[in-house]
Amino acid sequence: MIEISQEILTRVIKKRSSNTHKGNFGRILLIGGNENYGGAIIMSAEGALNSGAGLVTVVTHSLNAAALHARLPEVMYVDWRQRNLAEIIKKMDVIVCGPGLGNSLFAQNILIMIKETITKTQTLILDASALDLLAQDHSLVPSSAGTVVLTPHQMEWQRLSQIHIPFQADQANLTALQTLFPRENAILVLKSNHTKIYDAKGNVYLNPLGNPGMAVGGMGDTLTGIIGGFVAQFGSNIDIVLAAVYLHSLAGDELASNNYVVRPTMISALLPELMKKYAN
Ligand SMILES: NC(=O)C1=CN([C@@H]2O[C@H](COP(=O)(O)OP(=O)(O)OC[C@H]3O[C@@H](n4cnc5c(N)ncnc54)[C@H](O)[C@@H]3O)[C@@H](O)[C@H]2O)[C@@H](O)CC1
Ligand SMILES: Nc1ncnc2c1ncn2[C@@H]1O[C@H](COP(=O)(O)OP(=O)(O)O)[C@@H](O)[C@H]1O
Ligand SMILES: [Mg+2]
Repeated sequence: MIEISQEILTRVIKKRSSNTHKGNFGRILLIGGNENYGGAIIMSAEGALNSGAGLVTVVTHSLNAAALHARLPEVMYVDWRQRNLAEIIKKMDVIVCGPGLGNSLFAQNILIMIKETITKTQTLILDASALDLLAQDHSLVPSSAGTVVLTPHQMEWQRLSQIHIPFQADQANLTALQTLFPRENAILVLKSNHTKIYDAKGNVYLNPLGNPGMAVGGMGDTLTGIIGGFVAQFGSNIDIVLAAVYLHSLAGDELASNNYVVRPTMISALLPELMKKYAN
């Protein structure tokens, strides 16, 4: 097992050259936010935007449009009942699906559509409800994506892998990941107070940072957005995911040094400053 360190940030976060534009930092689509969980997809979009994604679009229930635009005017909105979702997906570099999605039949159909549409040039990040839908029906596992990043907390991983929380040891987790994704294109971010990251080649990484002030709803939704923002602009490999996980916890630790509770939106607010500090 490899413990990740600050070095991953300087390796991944690049100083921006003058001759660039938004098109160089990736197009990301975030799908989620039902009638009750609009905040989840808004926090995820905030993580993607503040970590530097070039163009951020949210596909969500129409009830969330006003709140999304009021909080994040930089982000584009698409009603999730729009018919041409598949056409929109095709134009994206990164697709995030799950925060606040819910597990309705409608949500299930969105996953089916993603599975039928996504191609190997795209990265798919699955979180929260999307993972629970996969757990209910393994045939929804998208086999044609370039890279698939799964970001379950321990309970979501229990549902998906059938490994109960006390038995989520590295070898068992790797075997379950390889069984779910035999094509070696998957990365598992297993979130807990000591988050571990697994790739389908058998590598295991430990995130040494994070603190209990971060135990607040929306913290994982924010992480998913940050991973998406990093993949959109820096590329799709294990180092990029490791850097995003590390940065999320580093921000949490900095904030916890003088705050009892760390709100997920406080993490997103700190990202531009932290990224400036570590850019190389
Ligand atoms: N503001 C919002 O709109 C929010 C919406 N959320 C959405 O709510 C839906 C359900 O997700 P939840 O995760 O709340 O519900 P889950 O039922 O999937 O999991 C939460 C429960 O799992 C257990 N658990 C065990 N180990 C854990 C660990 N290491 N980390 C976290 N939980 C652990 C805890 O008992 C916890 O109550 C998802 O779609 C999610 O995106 C949540 O993200 C919370 C914030
Ligand atoms: N005690 C803790 N120590 C370190 N990190 C924590 C702690 N509690 C929660 N976190 C982090 O907060 C995030 C919680 O994710 P998740 O449970 O999916 O939240 P949500 O779905 O509410 O957004 C994970 O990144 C996890 O590592
Ligand atoms: Mg979550």
